[in-house]
Amino acid sequence: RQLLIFIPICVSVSQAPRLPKAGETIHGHRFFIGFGGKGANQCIQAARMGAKTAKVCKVGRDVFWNDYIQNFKNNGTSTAYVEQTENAATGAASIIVNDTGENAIVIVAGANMLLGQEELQRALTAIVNAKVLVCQLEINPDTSLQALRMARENHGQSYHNPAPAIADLCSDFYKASDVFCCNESEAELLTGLSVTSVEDASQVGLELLNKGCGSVIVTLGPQGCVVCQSTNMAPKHIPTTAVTAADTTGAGDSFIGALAFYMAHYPTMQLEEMARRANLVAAVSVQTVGTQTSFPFQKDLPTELF
Ligand SMILES: Nc1ncnc2c1ncn2[C@@H]1O[C@H](COP(=O)(O)OP(=O)(O)OP(=O)(O)O)[C@@H](O)[C@H]1O
Repeated sequence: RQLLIFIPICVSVSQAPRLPKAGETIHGHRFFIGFGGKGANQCIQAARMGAKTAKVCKVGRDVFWNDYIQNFKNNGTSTAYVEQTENAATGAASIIVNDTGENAIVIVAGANMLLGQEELQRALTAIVNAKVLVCQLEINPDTSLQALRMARENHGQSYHNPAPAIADLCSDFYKASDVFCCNESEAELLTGLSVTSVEDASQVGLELLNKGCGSVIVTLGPQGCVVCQSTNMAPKHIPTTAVTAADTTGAGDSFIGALAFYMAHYPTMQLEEMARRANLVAAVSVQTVGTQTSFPFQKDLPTELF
């Protein structure tokens, strides 16, 4: 029941009264380092729910990698397919957040961009034996596409999260994954249609089915998500429970990690039911501040979700 997911990014956050201007030095009031990348977050949410997970990725030989790998181990994720390189730094996101919550972010993909065909071949056994493979776009898209194809050829379930969104996504991505899961802004960029309502999400879901997807999930924040399947062209809105959100950062990753867990553990469950449960897991995550720190463990969730 393995999930293989890519992308390590070390996240450094500086909180300051305001964002500095070019050339300016200012004092901030808090600094911390976290671990992210969409794939890493999704992997950790799935692991916390009880999935056996492994990560295929590349990190630099620098001050970050040891803590980064330890974080995976602490969350019960296999690091057997994490490779190191001397030729680039571990992927990093430097974030400055001001007192009104605005931010400025620089992401340096670094070693992530050196993950390619050779590394996939070295992880071949794991990729082809995985029940579920989850890919995103924070590495070279060709590498993600290749991994999706490897899973497809070996009858594994795969799903793709086209994030961060790119407008000219290779059309092969739509056909290469069993489930294509995106948020409103990603759906907009991919289809050119604006998404502000459940009806809009249903429309873009159908549009993505037309592009070749087998199943599409469009997440809609507090409105839950819309599920569209080529086997039943009627889009289905799956609402979620109303909660008081403290921080929605990473809600999409919590949703996708939970969905991957359900795909691996309950292969006969209807996709709509998996999405309903993933909504409820993500709703727990938004009630606590932070990204990975807000992701619930199985013990924190109602037993009906298992
Ligand atoms: N305010 C909220 N209340 C309840 N559930 C929420 C809320 N915000 C998000 N969710 C849950 O999280 C899922 C993903 O949220 P969203 O569509 O905002 O993803 P996202 O934009 O990719 O998130 P992010 O980029 O912040 O990680 C939703 O489908 C829903 O289940």
